[in-house]
Amino acid sequence: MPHREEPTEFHPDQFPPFPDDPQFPSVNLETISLKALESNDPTERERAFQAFKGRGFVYLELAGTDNGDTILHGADEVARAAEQTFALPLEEKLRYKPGNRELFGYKNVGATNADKAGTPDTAEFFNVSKNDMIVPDSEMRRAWPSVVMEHKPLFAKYCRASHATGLLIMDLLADKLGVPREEIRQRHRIEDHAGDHIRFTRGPPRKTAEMPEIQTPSHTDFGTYVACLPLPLLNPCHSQVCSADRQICNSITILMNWLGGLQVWSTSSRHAGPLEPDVPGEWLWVKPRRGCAIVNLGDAAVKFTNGVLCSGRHRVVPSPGEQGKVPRYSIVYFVRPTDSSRLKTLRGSGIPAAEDQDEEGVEAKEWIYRQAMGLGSRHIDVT
Ligand SMILES: O=C(O)CCC(=O)C(=O)O
Ligand SMILES: [Fe+2]
Repeated sequence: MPHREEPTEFHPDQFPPFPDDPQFPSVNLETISLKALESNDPTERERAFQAFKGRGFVYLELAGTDNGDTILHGADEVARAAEQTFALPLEEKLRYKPGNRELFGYKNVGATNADKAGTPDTAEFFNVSKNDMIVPDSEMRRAWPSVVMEHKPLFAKYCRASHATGLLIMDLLADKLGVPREEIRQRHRIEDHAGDHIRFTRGPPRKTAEMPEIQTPSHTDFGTYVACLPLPLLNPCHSQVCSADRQICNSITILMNWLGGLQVWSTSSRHAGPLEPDVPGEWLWVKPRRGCAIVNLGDAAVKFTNGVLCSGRHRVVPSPGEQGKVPRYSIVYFVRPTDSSRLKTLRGSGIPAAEDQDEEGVEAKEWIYRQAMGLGSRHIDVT
């Protein structure tokens, strides 16, 4: 059992509410019931499909299913473990910096650029690998702090529930697009090595009312490759990426947060790479909702579907109003294509033909790494 002190800053029951104030305009996301998806409810499946084609973000109501309950209750426990992890001395955390072309481990405050001017970000992350959490200790590929090891069963359970939930959603998207489910499932087998991880994030309290600081810069969730094709603009979300070095990679993201701070760009776009939005619009707040995860597609979903599905642009800023007085935690699970799977446009009746369908595709691991580098990471050893 953990033997560290009780958490002192993650106490969601005491967090102030999201301010009800027009100066914080929020986005209206569809709420999808996980229970209804698990029962194959046709209306709910269709609503989810439309939302993932449109903005690419939904609220997912979790209660009432085993996986949903695991995520809902597990996220609080994971956040308490995250607090203990971040409470370690910086020197110790820095021992877990990613290296050797890996993205797992600790990202310190200021390790990435928040904008083109090179302003440093203000959040710290710890990325805990799914594969290491679900295998016996002897098969783990990395060393982890003892606080992570103490919570390994919790993390393993959380990974399995999140991964299964992501695949359930990907099954419905495959059905709607006329893609055999196995095409997606074989690229996301839980036992196969992948960049999947639980990310703990801690953002510091807001410093001033106007504070322009950025905790996590504008991005789409990479993890699955976006082709470098001049794609037809079938969907406002979709755009072309024509350099082989600018691929994309993350399939689906399951996010739990308790305080405002997440913002989505009001206009759908999916240009990979630039830190700043490249279509006119504004940042809209995503209000956290008790009992719901925020689920969004990543760039791999765009790649697989030749732009039919949307990977929404988002960022994290300090929480608004009174909420900004406390540190902000979020717990994210990223479902990613397995390292050796090939990223290319899939064949399906709902997917427009693409030039890469007959090609072998890019290896997911390489694609994710390149994408992370493109985001301005300054901490990863490229060699
Ligand atoms: O902290 C959040 O609410 C979102 C985090 C996020 O977008 C990410 O880690 O990719
Ligand atoms: Fe994200």
